[in-house]
Amino acid sequence: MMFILSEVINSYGSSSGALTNVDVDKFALRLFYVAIGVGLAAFVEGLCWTRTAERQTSRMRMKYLNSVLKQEVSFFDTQTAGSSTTFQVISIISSDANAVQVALCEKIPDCIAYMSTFFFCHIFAFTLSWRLALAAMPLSISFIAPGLFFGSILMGLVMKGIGAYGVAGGIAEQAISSVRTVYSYVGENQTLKRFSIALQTVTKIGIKVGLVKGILMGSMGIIYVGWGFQAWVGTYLVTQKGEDGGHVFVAGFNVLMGGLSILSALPNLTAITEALAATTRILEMIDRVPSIETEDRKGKALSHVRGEIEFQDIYFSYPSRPDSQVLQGLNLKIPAGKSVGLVGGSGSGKSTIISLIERFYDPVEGEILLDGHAIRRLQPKWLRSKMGLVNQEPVLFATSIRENILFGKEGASMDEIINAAKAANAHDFIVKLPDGYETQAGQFGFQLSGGQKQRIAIARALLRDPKILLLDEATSALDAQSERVVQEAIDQASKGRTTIIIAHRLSTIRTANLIVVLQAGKVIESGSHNELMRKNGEKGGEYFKMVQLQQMATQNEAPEDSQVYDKPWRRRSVAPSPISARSSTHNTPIYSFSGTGMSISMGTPVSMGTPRSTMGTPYSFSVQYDPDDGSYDEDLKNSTYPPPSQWRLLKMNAPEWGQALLGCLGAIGSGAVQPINAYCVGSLISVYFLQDKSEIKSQSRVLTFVFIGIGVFNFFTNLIQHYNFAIMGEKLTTRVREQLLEKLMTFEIGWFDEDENTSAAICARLATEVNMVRSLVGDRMSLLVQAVFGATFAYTVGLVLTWRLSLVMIAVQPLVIGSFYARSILMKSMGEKARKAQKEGSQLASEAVINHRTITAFSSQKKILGLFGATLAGPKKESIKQSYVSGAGLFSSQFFNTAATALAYWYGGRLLVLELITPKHLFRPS
Ligand SMILES: Nc1ncnc2c1ncn2[C@@H]1O[C@H](COP(=O)(O)OP(=O)(O)OP(=O)(O)O)[C@@H](O)[C@H]1O
Repeated sequence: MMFILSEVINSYGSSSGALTNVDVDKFALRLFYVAIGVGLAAFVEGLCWTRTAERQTSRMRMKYLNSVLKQEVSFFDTQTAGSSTTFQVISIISSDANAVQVALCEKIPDCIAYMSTFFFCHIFAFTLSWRLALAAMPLSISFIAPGLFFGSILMGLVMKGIGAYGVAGGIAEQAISSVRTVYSYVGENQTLKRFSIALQTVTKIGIKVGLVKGILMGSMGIIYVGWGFQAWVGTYLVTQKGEDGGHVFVAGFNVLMGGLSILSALPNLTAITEALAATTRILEMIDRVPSIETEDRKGKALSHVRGEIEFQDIYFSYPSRPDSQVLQGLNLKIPAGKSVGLVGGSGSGKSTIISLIERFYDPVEGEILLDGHAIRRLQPKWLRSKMGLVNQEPVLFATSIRENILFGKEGASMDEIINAAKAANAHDFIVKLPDGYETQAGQFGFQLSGGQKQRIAIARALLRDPKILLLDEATSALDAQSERVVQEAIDQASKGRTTIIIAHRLSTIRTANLIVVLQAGKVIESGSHNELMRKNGEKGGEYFKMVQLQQMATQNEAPEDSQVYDKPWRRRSVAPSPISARSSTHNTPIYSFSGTGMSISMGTPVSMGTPRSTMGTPYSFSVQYDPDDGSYDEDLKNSTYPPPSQWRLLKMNAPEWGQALLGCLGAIGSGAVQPINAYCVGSLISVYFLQDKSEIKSQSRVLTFVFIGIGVFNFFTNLIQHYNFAIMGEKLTTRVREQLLEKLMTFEIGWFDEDENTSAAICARLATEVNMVRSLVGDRMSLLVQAVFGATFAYTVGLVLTWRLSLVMIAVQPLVIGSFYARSILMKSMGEKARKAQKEGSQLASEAVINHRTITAFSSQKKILGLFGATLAGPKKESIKQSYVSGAGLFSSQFFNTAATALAYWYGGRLLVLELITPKHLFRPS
């Protein structure tokens, strides 16, 4: 295209009546062919990259989740400051995987395209005028230096900002997820204060980001200085060396375009680097070998299990808290086929015993034996298949009741499922449900009662006909009525199996063959109920005291007490588990991370005009402002609350009116830079074709100084614009976040129990939606002022200089802009659909991670992966459509852009032939 353009400029510029309509048609047609070629290449690019990106990331997501679910339980206990493992896993599976997908379908192809532009531009430049190319190259490449330097500072700051918000977000997340504790200790103010302090750092960094962005954008003005330098060298070459004005000009233009394309590749490089970091995180997990591997086949699998369990001198501390010893020399023998009740104060180590039997953890010292075999030497999957675990808070997945029971035993028949349900006292109520066994548990508004869920969980445990039944406070969360039914189910289920029961209410283990009393990780008493009650010559021991205490409590405080213990969360809220507490399925958090969402709108909002798209305005370099385009959450769209008016949003930013004013002035300046530059560049071409050499010299000298002036002006306008809008945006974001959390902290507990108000959903809102508010105010204002003023200025100049050509070019603008816009709208709506479908996957993954113990206990990793794979099918289908849209969109944007250039030179040529305009008129406004 550049070759053709140089010819065009030569013939148009030097045309002194020699130009004919035939020449004009010939050039225009050539440019039109180039437009078709560019469009077709862009189509293939869009199609192929989008397809491959989707396939790769789907596979990554699957492998990642597979690996996460394979990890040992202790992996999930470790929490880094401010964010839980669940949070990390979900953010990796959604935003990291998205970053990789975006890099593959957009950034890498763009980067390759820019590189090739750089390469070819320089080849052409050297071919057309090697002297100019050589002279202009250092300066054209030198403007990459500030881009690189400030770009890396900017990236560093953005990452720091994300980290800083992570701390603030962590504070909010902790407060919201344990809102009961916060309320009960009246800790709202303290939380808000901590949140506010953490946000201050975010604000400071955000303002710095604006400042550096301004310097970065401003320093790009070196390109204008580059034009000045070229004007000087070019004049010398044209006047002293007799070079063609067109060749000299296009060579210089190419060198600058080459430099610009490298610069444009930079934001892509940072996105690619980020994607690489994301890939590293994903691969790190994929390659992580768990310390206890579920699928490990090295161990033994016993042919027959009796169910005798023995703890020999067990010392244990959780890997996440190695200093606090939970079990201290525990010795315990649980006879085969008997029921054993574990009792003891809170934190005495009861649940830990169950975790060790399940081999969620290995003891630090000592050995646990099953029928005389150390469980370390048994295959974990086989070992767990012999056990059935029922927890206090039953975990049901968002699938049918049948599928939920099937977690117990992969591939069990319907008869087996029904038998298990009958044995768990669950069959009768299941068949009465709207869809019987196919009823969805926990989704679509249908919810089961605690007792029903508990019985399904028991049915799941019984489906595998376990030799060992582990019941960890299986009835303590229930009311008296449900408890009775569940207790019956348990009594029935425990027959003929080794059953370990942890019960808060001592009455429920009264009939156990053996009762073991624990204190500080040691057995202090054991025996049957009667034996323990008669201990110390009828005076009784610890157990006796506990029974008496509980009896007294029941008599004295029956109503309140039962109320308290009927609500599992109340009891939990007093002594919150170190592990993320809320694990009920219907409250599964719906995460809505988006790549841009997490980046606190500091992503790479500034992008250079692509060389590919700059063809239409060949003599300017376009600076597009691309504010964070985080999409609205579906929930937000469905909200019945009316969208806030722009005025109300503006009012929220009112204290920063001074900054807004300054920012707008900067934006007006930035908007004016391009048209002025385009005018000067156009003038430069016509200067090259002047006949009088001294006239060329004097005019180009003036232009040189004007170009330098534009560079300096550009620096200050950008600085003023970005810095001030950053202050405005950051202050608003902080204000909204603080107010939002403050308001949230006044809501009743019930509100937090609603499905859409999970801590994760609220935190996502705090992080992403608040950013949208900022985009709606500051970013939008900055962009609008710059674009509207720039366009008005450019059109006015164009119309004044050559109204005919300008009118034609303005008329085709909607087509060029529309093709870009339509593509982005289409891609966005398809991306929205894919995101929605992906959300389902993220929801499932978050359920899986929260409930990883159940999955590990039932070795249901494969089942979860199957369900997860099914959720990826939707996005896959969408992505195939998306790839065509992307291809077609790229085609039209590239085609129309280049075709518009062809049209400009065709019509301009015709006007030249008719002598309605001079070359000067043609080049200046185009
Ligand atoms: N995953 C974990 N990581 C670190 N520490 C833990 C973990 N789980 C439990 N602990 C700690 O280990 C100790 C024993 O906990 P465990 O859950 O076994 O007690 P418990 O007797 O079952 O208590 P409760 O009746 O309150 O459930 C407690 O101090 C607890 O805080």
